[in-house]
Amino acid sequence: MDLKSNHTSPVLADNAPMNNTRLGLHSALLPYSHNASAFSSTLFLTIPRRRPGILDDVRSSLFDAMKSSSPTHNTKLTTESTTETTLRDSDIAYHNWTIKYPSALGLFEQIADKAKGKRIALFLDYDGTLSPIVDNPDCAFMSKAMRAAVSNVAKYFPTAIISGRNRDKVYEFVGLTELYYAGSHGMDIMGPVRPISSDYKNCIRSTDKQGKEVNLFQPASEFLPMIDEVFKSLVEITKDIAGAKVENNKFCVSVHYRNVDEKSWTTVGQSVHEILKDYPRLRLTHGRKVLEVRPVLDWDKGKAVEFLLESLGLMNCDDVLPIYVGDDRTDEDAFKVLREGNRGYGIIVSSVPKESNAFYSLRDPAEVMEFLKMLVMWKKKSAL
Ligand SMILES: O=P(O)(O)OC[C@H]1O[C@H](O[C@H]2O[C@H](CO)[C@@H](O)[C@H](O)[C@H]2O)[C@H](O)[C@@H](O)[C@@H]1O
Repeated sequence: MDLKSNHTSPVLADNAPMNNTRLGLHSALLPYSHNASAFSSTLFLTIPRRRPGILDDVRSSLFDAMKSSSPTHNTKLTTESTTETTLRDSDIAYHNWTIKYPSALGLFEQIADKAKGKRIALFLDYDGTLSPIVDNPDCAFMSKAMRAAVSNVAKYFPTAIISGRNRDKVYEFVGLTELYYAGSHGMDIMGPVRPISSDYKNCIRSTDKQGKEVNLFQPASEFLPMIDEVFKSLVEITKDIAGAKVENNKFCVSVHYRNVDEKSWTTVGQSVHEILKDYPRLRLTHGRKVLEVRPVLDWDKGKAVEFLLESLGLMNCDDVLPIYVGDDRTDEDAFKVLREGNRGYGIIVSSVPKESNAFYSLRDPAEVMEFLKMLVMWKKKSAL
């Protein structure tokens, strides 16, 4: 991708997304990834632009992309014996997958060994990691037990939540003042006050809800009016699609299709496409039964991790071990940053096998909670 400039302005050149003709769609509608191999190959079909029946191909590719973004176990089979077989098959597949991505609980000792003499910095995704996936995004509440576990772990390790949600909304859900929060997939970061590299030009001093001084970094601030406009258009264009829900996440917009009949998923995708074709500076990523509209910006959760490490004074320190726990495609950018620099560990939360840049895995939020507790126990023990 063509950068207009470096770190100081992470805005990508306007024509960047237009060069891509995969799927024959406006490229803003394409799933975005730095690492194509990490995701389902159905997302990266290359279709010749002019041939008969192209629209059908485009529709089915769009549908495939939407479907593959949230794989589930197929347990809705008709007879008991086929259901059992499918469950057994999926268990075997999961077991084989954990050979590549071992359980962070099972291999906790290995993680603890690597963390010996180091300071752990903890980064957590919210939906699907700290709270289970539910049908209504407004009701993705965190359990009391999970809140206690997060609060406890934050007493021992600097801890940040990096979510695709509006930052205020995540804070509302989590309600812990002792954490750092990044919303809009890392495009809205509230971190500790510290001198920060002049590369981060837009970083300003602000105050949090408790009146405490903080550093506020919003690399996509210039997109705010555009995102508001697109949000309204998306609400309007999807209003007659039963179950569709549009969520304003401040610097990005989520279009949910979890509660839409599968027959209408393509209509959702096409409606988003219809709106986005007038906005070459916006692009689309696929999440768990959600299409996410975001600025064409060289910024993601991986960059947010780097920013937070720097804000915490933990960047480029040999004695720091960052750990990032997340379940979504957008978390892959953070896993990749940690893997590439051999800096730390990504832990993918998934109950189904999927390719990832993470090192370890956890099955679900319940296992995430267990892992957080183990970190605390290990820290207490090693302090004795
Ligand atoms: O980065 P995250 O914190 O994981 O946020 C990603 C998106 O999460 C939310 O949607 C997902 O969770 C919902 C509640 O469980 C579920 O209904 C939806 O189908 C999932 O995609 C959130 O609503 C989105 O705005 C976030 O972008």
